[in-house]
Amino acid sequence: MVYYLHFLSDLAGEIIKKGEKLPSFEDFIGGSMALVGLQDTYALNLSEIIHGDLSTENAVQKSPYELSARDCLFLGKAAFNKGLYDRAVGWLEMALSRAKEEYEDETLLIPTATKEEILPFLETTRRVHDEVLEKRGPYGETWQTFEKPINGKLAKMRKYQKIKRYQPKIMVPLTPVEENENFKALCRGENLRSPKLDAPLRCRYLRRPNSVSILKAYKVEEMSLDPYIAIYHDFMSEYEMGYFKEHSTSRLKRSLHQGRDGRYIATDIRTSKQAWLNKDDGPLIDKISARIGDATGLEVFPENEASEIYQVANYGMAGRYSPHTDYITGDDHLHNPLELVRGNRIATFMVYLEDVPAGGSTVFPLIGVQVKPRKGAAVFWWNLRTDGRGDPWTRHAGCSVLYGNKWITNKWIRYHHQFRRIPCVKEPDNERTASFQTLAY
Ligand SMILES: O=C(O)CCC(=O)C(=O)O
Ligand SMILES: [Fe+2]
Repeated sequence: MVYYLHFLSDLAGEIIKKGEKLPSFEDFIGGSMALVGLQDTYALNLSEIIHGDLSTENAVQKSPYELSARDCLFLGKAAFNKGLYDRAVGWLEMALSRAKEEYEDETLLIPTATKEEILPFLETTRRVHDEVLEKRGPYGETWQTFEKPINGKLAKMRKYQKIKRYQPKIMVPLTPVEENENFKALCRGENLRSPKLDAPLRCRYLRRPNSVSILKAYKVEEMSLDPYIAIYHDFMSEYEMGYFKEHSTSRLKRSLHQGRDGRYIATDIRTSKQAWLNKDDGPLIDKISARIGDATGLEVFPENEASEIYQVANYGMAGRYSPHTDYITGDDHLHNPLELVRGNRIATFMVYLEDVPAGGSTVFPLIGVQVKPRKGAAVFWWNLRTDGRGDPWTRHAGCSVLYGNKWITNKWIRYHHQFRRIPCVKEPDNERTASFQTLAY
């Protein structure tokens, strides 16, 4: 006899089997919100998800879990509460068709939800959807709808013939909502850059006189010239990546960030765990730092002054990091003596310590750059302009992990210790000449 697996209750069952604590109601809500978010970001096909198929254009993934009518109903409510009215309609319609299947399935003793239970929610959601679209338009910071009302009569109205959902654009200032749409489009793997913009980008072998590269030359692939972003392929070996992960695993703690009142809090801006590694973790740490210095031409020693110690981050399923800059903004840090010695974060050197089976790209929504995580590869970019100001075009984000796990390590390189490496640069005459671009090579 076939029973439908109830995604959420099965998950609880697995946890009991493993002897772990039961998820709290908050975990349950958090998990549903995360699943709704994943479906939205990756525009996953609902009729595939319910059978555990999490495939995207980039990767094919199959989960052993199926979603029942009740699960879909629950997820429809979660989408509604998140203001994703279009997605809520989708989940509730799926709940309805799933309920019909379950009703007709003779091997199933009791359907998990009935048409009578689902229909009122679906009707309310359709009505609220149309009201929101009518009053507030198809998207905003806290909501989204389809382009047209669901009600056929309303949909024919003239004003809806012109309304369009946002079409991603790059290299122009964006509102937070538009930036978020670019973020999602890039996570899905959509190409937002023109061939003209990509034409000058090069791949090359970079040889250094005293090279400490594992391959004797660095394989550099440029992703953007301004701001300058490049990938160093095969930067770390399997053994080195394993070492970083093993030494951080037992120390991982939920990532926090500073809230408005200055206190550190955990929110869904950044859903990862992190740990810090320094030279007390063994000679390999300095060896990798020396390699980063060699590859970028930048000063990384003394550690924690010229560059920060390594931050290792681990994202589980649906783990993500919203758009942000790595350079420090505001002036709180100017009261900290160490920060005064170090200066701001001139550059980021971030290494992927693991392949991610699906999702988890690093994206730069304002300039349309997407980097897919490939184990051993490092992404380098300048966060500051030559005069030390932060470059807001470097805003970037970590896409939700759709399947599996994501491991990265960050090395943030600081401004002040670079005085011998970067010759004095004259006052920039315009924004373009203020970019560091090729200085490191
Ligand atoms: O996870 C990513 O791809 C980006 C991480 C990041 O931006 C950070 O840790 O500052
Ligand atoms: Fe970052």
